[in-house]
Amino acid sequence: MAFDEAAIRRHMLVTPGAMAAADERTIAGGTERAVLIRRAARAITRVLRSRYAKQPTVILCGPGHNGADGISVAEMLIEAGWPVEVVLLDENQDLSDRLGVLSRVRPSGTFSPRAGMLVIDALFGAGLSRLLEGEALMLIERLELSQATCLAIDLPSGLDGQTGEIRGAAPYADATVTFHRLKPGHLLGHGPERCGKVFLADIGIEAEEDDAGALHNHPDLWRHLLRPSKRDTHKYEKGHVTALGGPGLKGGAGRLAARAAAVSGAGAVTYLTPLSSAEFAAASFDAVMVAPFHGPDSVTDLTYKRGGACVFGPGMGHGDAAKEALLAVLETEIPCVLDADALTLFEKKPGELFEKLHPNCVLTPHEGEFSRLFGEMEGSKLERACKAAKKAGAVVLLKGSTTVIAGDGLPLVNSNGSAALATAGAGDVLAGLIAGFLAQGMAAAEAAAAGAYIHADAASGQGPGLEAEALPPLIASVLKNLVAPTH
Ligand SMILES: NC(=O)C1=CN([C@@H]2O[C@H](COP(=O)(O)OP(=O)(O)OC[C@H]3O[C@@H](n4cnc5c(N)ncnc54)[C@H](OP(=O)(O)O)[C@@H]3O)[C@@H](O)[C@H]2O)[C@H](O)CC1
Ligand SMILES: [K+]
Repeated sequence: MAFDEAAIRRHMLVTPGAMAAADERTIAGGTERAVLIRRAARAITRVLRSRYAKQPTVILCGPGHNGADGISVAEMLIEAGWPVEVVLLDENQDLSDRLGVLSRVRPSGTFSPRAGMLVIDALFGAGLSRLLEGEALMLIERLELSQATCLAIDLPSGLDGQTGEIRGAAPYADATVTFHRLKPGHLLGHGPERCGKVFLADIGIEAEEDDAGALHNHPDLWRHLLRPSKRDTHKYEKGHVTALGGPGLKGGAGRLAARAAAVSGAGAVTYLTPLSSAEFAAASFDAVMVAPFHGPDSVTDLTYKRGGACVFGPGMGHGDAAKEALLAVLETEIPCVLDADALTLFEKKPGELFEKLHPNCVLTPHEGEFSRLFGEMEGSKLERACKAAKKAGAVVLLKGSTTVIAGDGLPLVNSNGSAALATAGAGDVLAGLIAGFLAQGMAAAEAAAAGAYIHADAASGQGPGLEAEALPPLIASVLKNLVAPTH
Protein backbone atom coordinates (compact mmCIF):
# COMPACT_ATOMS: atom_id res chain seq x y z
CA MET A 1 0.00 0.00 0.00
CA ALA A 2 1.68 3.25 -1.10
CA PHE A 3 -0.12 5.44 1.42
CA ASP A 4 2.23 7.57 3.53
CA GLU A 5 3.29 5.48 6.57
CA ALA A 6 3.22 8.34 9.09
CA ALA A 7 -0.19 9.43 7.80
CA ILE A 8 -1.54 5.89 8.27
CA ARG A 9 -0.78 6.13 12.00
CA ARG A 10 -2.31 9.61 12.23
CA HIS A 11 -5.46 8.85 10.27
CA MET A 12 -6.24 5.30 11.32
CA LEU A 13 -9.70 4.48 12.65
CA VAL A 14 -9.60 2.26 15.74
CA THR A 15 -12.45 -0.15 16.51
CA PRO A 16 -13.81 -0.19 20.08
CA GLY A 17 -12.23 -3.59 20.65
CA ALA A 18 -8.82 -2.41 19.50
CA MET A 19 -9.26 0.74 21.58
CA ALA A 20 -9.79 -1.31 24.74
CA ALA A 21 -6.62 -3.26 23.91
CA ALA A 22 -4.70 -0.02 23.34
CA ASP A 23 -5.94 1.27 26.71
CA GLU A 24 -4.79 -1.93 28.42
CA ARG A 25 -1.43 -1.85 26.57
CA THR A 26 -0.84 1.71 27.78
CA ILE A 27 -1.77 0.75 31.34
CA ALA A 28 0.52 -2.28 31.15
CA GLY A 29 3.19 0.13 29.95
CA GLY A 30 2.99 1.93 33.31
CA THR A 31 0.32 4.61 32.93
CA GLU A 32 -2.35 4.19 35.60
CA ARG A 33 -5.94 3.92 34.44
CA ALA A 34 -6.89 6.73 36.81
CA VAL A 35 -4.36 8.95 35.04
CA LEU A 36 -5.92 8.16 31.64
CA ILE A 37 -9.37 8.89 33.03
CA ARG A 38 -8.20 12.19 34.52
CA ARG A 39 -6.58 13.19 31.21
CA ALA A 40 -9.82 12.31 29.43
CA ALA A 41 -11.83 14.35 31.93
CA ARG A 42 -9.53 17.33 31.52
CA ALA A 43 -9.91 17.18 27.72
CA ILE A 44 -13.70 16.95 28.04
CA THR A 45 -13.83 19.84 30.51
CA ARG A 46 -11.62 21.98 28.24
CA VAL A 47 -13.98 21.47 25.29
CA LEU A 48 -17.03 21.96 27.48
CA ARG A 49 -15.91 25.26 29.04
CA SER A 50 -14.83 26.66 25.67
CA ARG A 51 -18.11 25.65 23.99
CA TYR A 52 -20.82 26.25 26.61
CA ALA A 53 -21.68 28.96 29.13
CA LYS A 54 -22.10 27.91 32.76
CA GLN A 55 -25.59 26.40 33.02
CA PRO A 56 -27.52 23.68 34.87
CA THR A 57 -25.64 20.49 34.00
CA VAL A 58 -26.59 16.84 34.48
CA ILE A 59 -24.00 14.11 34.04
CA LEU A 60 -25.35 10.63 33.26
CA CYS A 61 -22.78 8.09 34.50
CA GLY A 62 -22.68 4.46 33.44
CA PRO A 63 -21.16 1.52 35.29
CA GLY A 64 -17.91 1.37 33.31
CA HIS A 65 -14.97 3.62 32.56
CA ASN A 66 -17.12 5.89 30.38
CA GLY A 67 -19.02 6.61 33.59
CA ALA A 68 -15.71 7.07 35.40
CA ASP A 69 -14.85 9.80 32.90
CA GLY A 70 -18.18 11.42 33.74
CA ILE A 71 -17.55 11.34 37.50
CA SER A 72 -14.11 12.87 37.01
CA VAL A 73 -15.68 15.64 34.90
CA ALA A 74 -18.26 16.21 37.65
CA GLU A 75 -15.46 16.78 40.18
CA MET A 76 -13.75 19.30 37.88
CA LEU A 77 -16.97 21.20 37.16
CA ILE A 78 -18.00 21.27 40.84
CA GLU A 79 -14.56 22.71 41.62
CA ALA A 80 -15.18 25.38 38.96
CA GLY A 81 -18.52 26.27 40.56
CA TRP A 82 -20.80 24.74 37.92
CA PRO A 83 -24.37 23.78 38.97
CA VAL A 84 -23.86 20.01 38.47
CA GLU A 85 -26.13 17.07 39.24
CA VAL A 86 -25.15 13.44 38.69
CA VAL A 87 -27.40 10.50 37.73
CA LEU A 88 -25.90 7.06 38.28
CA LEU A 89 -27.18 4.14 36.18
CA ASP A 90 -25.98 1.83 38.96
CA GLU A 91 -27.38 3.62 42.00
CA ASN A 92 -25.41 1.33 44.33
CA GLN A 93 -22.15 2.54 42.82
CA ASP A 94 -19.66 3.22 45.63
CA LEU A 95 -18.73 6.93 45.65
CA SER A 96 -17.61 7.05 49.26
CA ASP A 97 -14.24 8.39 48.11
CA ARG A 98 -15.89 11.12 46.00
CA LEU A 99 -18.03 12.89 48.61
CA GLY A 100 -18.24 16.08 46.55
CA VAL A 101 -19.84 14.18 43.70
CA LEU A 102 -21.88 11.95 46.03
CA SER A 103 -23.67 15.03 47.37
CA ARG A 104 -24.82 15.90 43.83
CA VAL A 105 -26.25 12.48 42.98
CA ARG A 106 -29.96 12.55 42.14
CA PRO A 107 -32.35 9.63 41.52
CA SER A 108 -32.64 8.73 37.80
CA GLY A 109 -36.40 9.29 38.00
CA THR A 110 -35.78 13.03 38.44
CA PHE A 111 -33.91 13.26 35.10
CA SER A 112 -35.95 15.64 32.93
CA PRO A 113 -33.72 17.11 30.22
CA ARG A 114 -34.93 20.36 28.64
CA ALA A 115 -33.76 23.40 26.69
CA GLY A 116 -31.23 25.50 28.58
CA MET A 117 -29.72 22.41 30.22
CA LEU A 118 -26.42 20.72 29.39
CA VAL A 119 -26.41 16.92 29.64
CA ILE A 120 -23.06 15.12 29.62
CA ASP A 121 -23.59 11.59 28.29
CA ALA A 122 -21.17 9.30 30.15
CA LEU A 123 -23.34 6.17 30.14
CA PHE A 124 -21.55 4.00 27.58
CA GLY A 125 -18.67 4.44 25.17
CA ALA A 126 -16.42 1.82 23.60
CA GLY A 127 -17.83 -0.85 25.91
CA LEU A 128 -21.43 -0.76 24.61
CA SER A 129 -22.08 -4.45 24.09
CA ARG A 130 -25.80 -4.84 23.50
CA LEU A 131 -29.15 -3.13 22.98
CA LEU A 132 -30.03 -0.43 25.48
CA GLU A 133 -32.95 -1.48 27.68
CA GLY A 134 -34.63 -0.67 30.98
CA GLU A 135 -33.29 2.33 32.89
CA ALA A 136 -30.50 3.04 30.37
CA LEU A 137 -32.96 3.08 27.48
CA MET A 138 -35.36 5.33 29.40
CA LEU A 139 -32.64 7.88 30.18
CA ILE A 140 -31.31 7.98 26.61
CA GLU A 141 -34.78 8.11 25.03
CA ARG A 142 -35.67 11.06 27.25
CA LEU A 143 -32.42 12.77 26.23
CA GLU A 144 -32.92 11.94 22.53
CA LEU A 145 -36.39 13.50 22.52
CA SER A 146 -35.45 16.58 24.55
CA GLN A 147 -34.16 20.03 23.59
CA ALA A 148 -31.25 19.78 26.03
CA THR A 149 -27.71 20.26 24.72
CA CYS A 150 -25.81 16.98 24.89
CA LEU A 151 -22.05 16.56 25.09
CA ALA A 152 -21.19 12.88 24.56
CA ILE A 153 -18.11 11.26 26.02
CA ASP A 154 -16.32 9.05 23.47
CA LEU A 155 -19.57 8.10 21.68
CA PRO A 156 -23.24 9.05 22.11
CA SER A 157 -24.57 6.19 24.28
CA GLY A 158 -26.40 3.64 22.16
CA LEU A 159 -24.31 4.36 19.05
CA ASP A 160 -22.22 1.34 18.05
CA GLY A 161 -18.59 2.47 17.77
CA GLN A 162 -17.83 -0.11 15.09
CA THR A 163 -20.77 0.31 12.69
CA GLY A 164 -22.49 3.61 13.52
CA GLU A 165 -25.74 1.72 14.03
CA ILE A 166 -28.06 2.66 16.89
CA ARG A 167 -28.74 0.02 19.56
CA GLY A 168 -32.12 1.04 20.89
CA ALA A 169 -31.67 4.79 21.12
CA ALA A 170 -28.93 7.41 20.99
CA PRO A 171 -28.92 11.15 21.68
CA TYR A 172 -28.35 13.83 19.05
CA ALA A 173 -25.17 15.17 20.59
CA ASP A 174 -24.12 18.75 19.93
CA ALA A 175 -20.54 17.53 20.30
CA THR A 176 -18.58 14.38 21.13
CA VAL A 177 -15.15 14.20 22.73
CA THR A 178 -13.29 11.02 21.81
CA PHE A 179 -9.79 9.83 22.59
CA HIS A 180 -6.66 8.71 20.74
CA ARG A 181 -8.27 8.07 17.31
CA LEU A 182 -11.73 8.25 15.75
CA LYS A 183 -13.75 5.03 15.67
CA PRO A 184 -15.47 3.82 12.47
CA GLY A 185 -18.83 4.44 14.17
CA HIS A 186 -18.13 8.19 14.36
CA LEU A 187 -18.19 8.29 10.54
CA LEU A 188 -20.51 5.44 9.47
CA GLY A 189 -24.30 4.95 9.61
CA HIS A 190 -25.89 7.30 12.13
CA GLY A 191 -22.52 8.47 13.48
CA PRO A 192 -22.32 11.81 11.65
CA GLU A 193 -25.89 12.79 12.59
CA ARG A 194 -25.65 11.66 16.26
CA CYS A 195 -22.10 12.75 17.20
CA GLY A 196 -22.33 16.40 16.25
CA LYS A 197 -18.91 18.05 16.17
CA VAL A 198 -16.26 15.46 17.08
CA PHE A 199 -13.24 16.57 19.13
CA LEU A 200 -10.27 14.19 19.23
CA ALA A 201 -8.13 14.33 22.38
CA ASP A 202 -4.69 12.80 22.86
CA ILE A 203 -4.58 11.18 26.32
CA GLY A 204 -1.24 9.43 25.84
CA ILE A 205 -2.44 6.12 24.41
CA GLU A 206 0.34 4.40 22.47
CA ALA A 207 -0.54 3.99 18.78
CA GLU A 208 0.31 0.75 17.06
CA GLU A 209 -0.34 0.34 13.35
CA ASP A 210 -2.17 -2.94 13.77
CA ASP A 211 -4.77 -1.18 15.90
CA ALA A 212 -6.13 0.23 12.67
CA GLY A 213 -9.46 -1.20 11.53
CA ALA A 214 -9.66 1.28 8.69
CA LEU A 215 -8.27 4.64 7.57
CA HIS A 216 -9.98 8.01 7.65
CA ASN A 217 -9.38 9.30 4.12
CA HIS A 218 -7.19 12.40 4.10
CA PRO A 219 -4.78 14.03 1.60
CA ASP A 220 -1.86 13.25 3.95
CA LEU A 221 -2.23 9.63 2.88
CA TRP A 222 -1.79 10.10 -0.89
CA ARG A 223 -0.88 13.71 -1.64
CA HIS A 224 2.71 12.60 -2.37
CA LEU A 225 1.36 10.41 -5.17
CA LEU A 226 -0.15 13.36 -7.06
CA ARG A 227 2.57 14.00 -9.60
CA PRO A 228 3.25 17.70 -10.21
CA SER A 229 3.53 18.33 -13.94
CA LYS A 230 7.14 18.94 -14.92
CA ARG A 231 7.65 21.41 -17.77
CA ASP A 232 9.41 18.94 -20.05
CA THR A 233 7.05 16.01 -19.51
CA HIS A 234 5.63 14.65 -22.74
CA LYS A 235 1.85 14.36 -22.56
CA TYR A 236 1.83 10.57 -23.03
CA GLU A 237 4.38 10.19 -20.22
CA LYS A 238 1.70 11.54 -17.90
CA GLY A 239 -0.66 8.74 -18.79
CA HIS A 240 -3.49 8.32 -21.25
CA VAL A 241 -7.15 7.74 -20.47
CA THR A 242 -9.58 6.01 -22.81
CA ALA A 243 -13.20 6.86 -22.08
CA LEU A 244 -15.90 4.90 -23.87
CA GLY A 245 -19.10 6.86 -24.45
CA GLY A 246 -22.45 5.90 -25.81
CA PRO A 247 -24.45 7.10 -28.80
CA GLY A 248 -26.30 10.38 -28.98
CA LEU A 249 -27.66 12.04 -25.84
CA LYS A 250 -26.45 9.20 -23.59
CA GLY A 251 -22.97 10.41 -24.48
CA GLY A 252 -23.21 13.25 -21.97
CA ALA A 253 -22.16 11.06 -19.07
CA GLY A 254 -19.16 9.72 -20.97
CA ARG A 255 -18.14 13.22 -21.96
CA LEU A 256 -18.26 14.28 -18.28
CA ALA A 257 -16.02 11.37 -17.35
CA ALA A 258 -13.58 12.28 -20.13
CA ARG A 259 -13.52 15.92 -19.04
CA ALA A 260 -12.83 14.89 -15.43
CA ALA A 261 -9.98 12.64 -16.59
CA ALA A 262 -8.56 15.60 -18.49
CA VAL A 263 -8.33 17.77 -15.35
CA SER A 264 -6.86 14.96 -13.25
CA GLY A 265 -3.37 15.68 -14.54
CA ALA A 266 -3.34 12.77 -17.03
CA GLY A 267 -1.39 13.65 -20.18
CA ALA A 268 -4.08 12.87 -22.74
CA VAL A 269 -7.66 11.63 -22.96
CA THR A 270 -9.37 9.97 -25.90
CA TYR A 271 -13.14 9.80 -25.91
CA LEU A 272 -14.39 6.91 -28.02
CA THR A 273 -17.93 7.21 -29.28
CA PRO A 274 -20.01 5.68 -32.10
CA LEU A 275 -19.43 7.44 -35.46
CA SER A 276 -22.99 8.79 -35.38
CA SER A 277 -22.17 11.05 -32.41
CA ALA A 278 -18.44 11.62 -32.99
CA GLU A 279 -18.95 14.96 -34.69
CA PHE A 280 -21.22 16.25 -31.92
CA ALA A 281 -18.74 15.04 -29.30
CA ALA A 282 -15.76 16.62 -31.07
CA ALA A 283 -17.59 19.94 -31.03
CA SER A 284 -18.03 19.78 -27.26
CA PHE A 285 -14.39 19.09 -26.41
CA ASP A 286 -11.17 21.03 -26.68
CA ALA A 287 -8.55 19.23 -24.54
CA VAL A 288 -10.05 15.77 -25.18
CA MET A 289 -9.42 13.87 -28.41
CA VAL A 290 -12.43 12.16 -30.01
CA ALA A 291 -12.19 8.93 -32.02
CA PRO A 292 -14.87 6.69 -33.55
CA PHE A 293 -15.82 3.51 -31.69
CA HIS A 294 -16.28 0.71 -34.25
CA GLY A 295 -16.15 -2.19 -31.77
CA PRO A 296 -13.84 -3.84 -29.23
CA ASP A 297 -10.72 -3.38 -31.41
CA SER A 298 -11.15 0.40 -31.26
CA VAL A 299 -10.56 0.20 -27.53
CA THR A 300 -7.94 -2.54 -27.35
CA ASP A 301 -5.86 -0.97 -30.18
CA LEU A 302 -5.91 2.38 -28.42
CA THR A 303 -5.07 0.99 -24.99
CA TYR A 304 -2.36 -1.19 -26.54
CA LYS A 305 -0.83 1.87 -28.22
CA ARG A 306 -1.30 4.39 -25.41
CA GLY A 307 -1.54 2.20 -22.23
CA GLY A 308 -2.81 4.25 -19.30
CA ALA A 309 -6.29 3.49 -18.00
CA CYS A 310 -9.88 3.11 -19.17
CA VAL A 311 -13.17 4.36 -17.80
CA PHE A 312 -16.26 2.40 -18.77
CA GLY A 313 -19.81 2.98 -17.88
CA PRO A 314 -20.92 6.57 -17.85
CA GLY A 315 -23.22 6.77 -20.85
CA MET A 316 -21.74 3.63 -22.40
CA GLY A 317 -25.12 2.00 -22.89
CA HIS A 318 -25.84 -1.73 -22.72
CA GLY A 319 -24.92 -2.62 -26.33
CA ASP A 320 -23.13 -5.91 -27.09
CA ALA A 321 -20.22 -4.07 -28.73
CA ALA A 322 -19.64 -2.00 -25.57
CA LYS A 323 -19.84 -5.11 -23.38
CA GLU A 324 -17.41 -7.01 -25.63
CA ALA A 325 -15.06 -4.02 -25.58
CA LEU A 326 -15.16 -3.95 -21.77
CA LEU A 327 -14.46 -7.68 -21.46
CA ALA A 328 -11.67 -7.45 -24.06
CA VAL A 329 -9.97 -4.60 -22.17
CA LEU A 330 -10.30 -6.43 -18.85
CA GLU A 331 -8.33 -9.28 -20.45
CA THR A 332 -5.43 -6.87 -21.00
CA GLU A 333 -5.38 -6.09 -17.24
CA ILE A 334 -4.80 -2.36 -17.76
CA PRO A 335 -6.28 -0.26 -14.94
CA CYS A 336 -10.02 0.30 -15.38
CA VAL A 337 -12.84 2.17 -13.66
CA LEU A 338 -16.27 0.56 -14.01
CA ASP A 339 -19.29 2.68 -13.20
CA ALA A 340 -23.02 2.94 -14.03
CA ASP A 341 -23.84 0.95 -17.23
CA ALA A 342 -20.64 -1.10 -16.93
CA LEU A 343 -22.00 -2.40 -13.62
CA THR A 344 -25.69 -2.71 -14.51
CA LEU A 345 -24.69 -4.70 -17.65
CA PHE A 346 -23.78 -7.62 -15.36
CA GLU A 347 -26.54 -7.45 -12.78
CA LYS A 348 -28.10 -10.68 -14.01
CA LYS A 349 -24.74 -12.51 -14.20
CA PRO A 350 -22.25 -10.79 -11.85
CA GLY A 351 -19.94 -13.79 -11.98
CA GLU A 352 -19.30 -13.07 -15.66
CA LEU A 353 -17.79 -9.75 -14.58
CA PHE A 354 -16.09 -10.89 -11.39
CA GLU A 355 -14.10 -13.60 -13.18
CA LYS A 356 -12.61 -10.94 -15.51
CA LEU A 357 -11.83 -8.28 -12.88
CA HIS A 358 -8.31 -7.77 -11.52
CA PRO A 359 -6.76 -5.75 -8.63
CA ASN A 360 -6.23 -2.69 -10.89
CA CYS A 361 -9.98 -2.31 -11.34
CA VAL A 362 -12.10 0.16 -9.38
CA LEU A 363 -15.88 -0.35 -9.23
CA THR A 364 -17.82 2.78 -8.21
CA PRO A 365 -21.41 1.70 -7.44
CA HIS A 366 -23.99 3.64 -5.50
CA GLU A 367 -26.06 1.61 -3.02
CA GLY A 368 -28.63 0.53 -5.65
CA GLU A 369 -26.04 -0.69 -8.15
CA PHE A 370 -24.17 -2.33 -5.27
CA SER A 371 -27.08 -4.42 -4.05
CA ARG A 372 -28.08 -5.42 -7.59
CA LEU A 373 -24.52 -6.54 -8.33
CA PHE A 374 -23.53 -8.07 -4.97
CA GLY A 375 -26.94 -8.96 -3.54
CA GLU A 376 -28.13 -8.08 -0.04
CA MET A 377 -25.23 -8.19 2.48
CA GLU A 378 -25.17 -7.98 6.27
CA GLY A 379 -22.99 -5.50 8.18
CA SER A 380 -21.95 -1.89 8.11
CA LYS A 381 -21.27 -0.09 4.86
CA LEU A 382 -17.55 -0.67 5.46
CA GLU A 383 -17.99 -4.38 6.16
CA ARG A 384 -20.20 -4.79 3.06
CA ALA A 385 -17.66 -3.01 0.83
CA CYS A 386 -14.86 -5.26 2.18
CA LYS A 387 -16.89 -8.40 1.44
CA ALA A 388 -17.68 -7.11 -2.05
CA ALA A 389 -14.05 -6.26 -2.80
CA LYS A 390 -13.06 -9.81 -1.83
CA LYS A 391 -15.83 -11.29 -4.00
CA ALA A 392 -14.96 -9.10 -7.00
CA GLY A 393 -11.18 -9.23 -6.62
CA ALA A 394 -11.12 -5.49 -7.26
CA VAL A 395 -11.35 -2.19 -5.38
CA VAL A 396 -14.94 -1.28 -4.51
CA LEU A 397 -15.79 2.38 -3.85
CA LEU A 398 -19.32 2.39 -2.38
CA LYS A 399 -20.70 5.89 -2.80
CA GLY A 400 -22.89 7.86 -0.41
CA SER A 401 -22.73 10.88 1.94
CA THR A 402 -20.05 8.75 3.59
CA THR A 403 -18.15 6.86 0.90
CA VAL A 404 -16.12 3.75 1.69
CA ILE A 405 -13.24 2.27 -0.32
CA ALA A 406 -12.24 -1.37 0.10
CA GLY A 407 -9.49 -3.32 -1.64
CA ASP A 408 -6.88 -5.76 -0.42
CA GLY A 409 -5.37 -3.34 2.12
CA LEU A 410 -6.94 -1.30 4.93
CA PRO A 411 -10.36 0.04 3.90
CA LEU A 412 -10.95 3.79 3.95
CA VAL A 413 -13.84 5.95 5.07
CA ASN A 414 -14.28 9.21 3.18
CA SER A 415 -16.35 11.70 5.19
CA ASN A 416 -16.11 15.05 3.36
CA GLY A 417 -19.06 14.39 1.04
CA SER A 418 -21.92 16.88 0.89
CA ALA A 419 -25.50 17.01 -0.35
CA ALA A 420 -24.31 19.11 -3.34
CA LEU A 421 -22.86 15.90 -4.81
CA ALA A 422 -26.32 14.39 -5.17
CA THR A 423 -26.56 15.83 -8.66
CA ALA A 424 -26.86 13.98 -11.98
CA GLY A 425 -23.46 13.34 -13.49
CA ALA A 426 -21.42 13.73 -10.30
CA GLY A 427 -20.69 9.99 -10.37
CA ASP A 428 -19.50 10.23 -13.99
CA VAL A 429 -17.04 12.92 -12.96
CA LEU A 430 -15.76 10.78 -10.07
CA ALA A 431 -15.24 7.79 -12.39
CA GLY A 432 -13.26 9.88 -14.87
CA LEU A 433 -11.16 11.48 -12.12
CA ILE A 434 -10.16 8.10 -10.69
CA ALA A 435 -9.28 6.84 -14.19
CA GLY A 436 -7.05 9.88 -14.58
CA PHE A 437 -5.15 9.03 -11.39
CA LEU A 438 -4.85 5.37 -12.45
CA ALA A 439 -3.42 6.51 -15.80
CA GLN A 440 -0.73 8.45 -13.91
CA GLY A 441 0.40 5.31 -12.16
CA MET A 442 -1.48 5.42 -8.86
CA ALA A 443 -2.57 2.02 -7.56
CA ALA A 444 -6.31 1.34 -7.48
CA ALA A 445 -7.03 2.01 -3.77
CA GLU A 446 -4.91 5.18 -3.76
CA ALA A 447 -6.53 6.48 -6.95
CA ALA A 448 -9.99 5.79 -5.51
CA ALA A 449 -9.14 7.47 -2.21
CA ALA A 450 -7.68 10.57 -3.87
CA GLY A 451 -10.60 10.72 -6.31
CA ALA A 452 -13.27 10.42 -3.61
CA TYR A 453 -11.73 13.13 -1.42
CA ILE A 454 -10.90 15.61 -4.20
CA HIS A 455 -14.30 15.12 -5.89
CA ALA A 456 -16.09 15.84 -2.60
CA ASP A 457 -13.79 18.74 -1.73
CA ALA A 458 -14.50 20.35 -5.11
CA ALA A 459 -18.24 20.24 -4.36
CA SER A 460 -17.98 21.39 -0.75
CA GLY A 461 -19.15 24.92 -0.25
CA GLN A 462 -21.28 24.71 -3.44
CA GLY A 463 -25.04 25.07 -3.13
CA PRO A 464 -27.69 22.49 -3.99
CA GLY A 465 -27.78 23.97 -7.52
CA LEU A 466 -24.33 22.56 -8.35
CA GLU A 467 -24.24 21.03 -11.86
CA ALA A 468 -21.84 18.19 -12.62
CA GLU A 469 -20.42 20.17 -15.57
CA ALA A 470 -19.13 22.70 -13.03
CA LEU A 471 -17.12 20.07 -11.16
CA PRO A 472 -14.07 19.60 -13.46
CA PRO A 473 -12.86 23.22 -13.11
CA LEU A 474 -13.51 23.08 -9.34
CA ILE A 475 -11.47 19.86 -9.22
CA ALA A 476 -8.65 21.56 -11.12
CA SER A 477 -8.41 24.26 -8.44
CA VAL A 478 -8.48 21.70 -5.60
CA LEU A 479 -5.65 19.83 -7.32
CA LYS A 480 -3.68 23.02 -7.79
CA ASN A 481 -3.68 23.53 -4.01
CA LEU A 482 -2.81 19.91 -3.28
CA VAL A 483 -0.02 19.31 -5.76
CA ALA A 484 3.29 20.80 -4.77
CA PRO A 485 4.43 22.92 -7.76
CA THR A 486 7.71 21.80 -9.37
CA HIS A 487 10.43 24.40 -9.70
N1 LIG B 1 -10.30 1.49 29.16
C1 LIG B 1 -9.67 2.49 29.77
O1 LIG B 1 -8.70 2.33 30.50
C2 LIG B 1 -10.14 3.86 29.58
C3 LIG B 1 -11.42 4.06 29.07
N2 LIG B 1 -11.94 5.30 28.92
C4 LIG B 1 -13.37 5.46 28.77
O2 LIG B 1 -14.00 4.24 29.07
C5 LIG B 1 -14.77 3.77 27.99
C6 LIG B 1 -14.57 2.31 27.84
O3 LIG B 1 -14.79 1.76 29.12
P1 LIG B 1 -15.51 0.35 29.31
O4 LIG B 1 -15.67 0.16 30.76
O5 LIG B 1 -14.75 -0.66 28.55
O6 LIG B 1 -16.92 0.46 28.59
P2 LIG B 1 -18.14 1.43 28.87
O7 LIG B 1 -17.83 2.34 30.00
O8 LIG B 1 -18.52 1.98 27.58
O9 LIG B 1 -19.34 0.43 29.35
C7 LIG B 1 -19.09 -0.86 29.73
C8 LIG B 1 -20.02 -1.19 30.88
O10 LIG B 1 -21.36 -0.98 30.46
C9 LIG B 1 -22.06 -2.23 30.43
N3 LIG B 1 -22.89 -2.27 29.24
C10 LIG B 1 -22.49 -2.33 27.97
N4 LIG B 1 -23.56 -2.26 27.15
C11 LIG B 1 -24.66 -2.17 27.95
C12 LIG B 1 -26.05 -2.05 27.70
N5 LIG B 1 -26.53 -1.99 26.45
N6 LIG B 1 -26.90 -1.98 28.75
C13 LIG B 1 -26.40 -2.01 30.02
N7 LIG B 1 -25.07 -2.10 30.33
C14 LIG B 1 -24.23 -2.18 29.29
C15 LIG B 1 -20.98 -3.26 30.40
O11 LIG B 1 -21.50 -4.42 30.97
P3 LIG B 1 -21.04 -5.82 30.33
O12 LIG B 1 -22.04 -6.78 30.85
O13 LIG B 1 -21.11 -5.67 28.83
O14 LIG B 1 -19.67 -5.98 30.83
C16 LIG B 1 -19.91 -2.63 31.25
O15 LIG B 1 -20.22 -2.75 32.59
C17 LIG B 1 -14.36 4.55 26.81
O16 LIG B 1 -15.47 4.77 25.97
C18 LIG B 1 -13.82 5.85 27.39
O17 LIG B 1 -14.87 6.76 27.55
C19 LIG B 1 -11.18 6.48 29.34
O18 LIG B 1 -11.56 7.59 28.57
C20 LIG B 1 -9.70 6.27 29.23
C21 LIG B 1 -9.27 5.00 29.93
K1 LIG C 1 -21.10 8.18 26.11
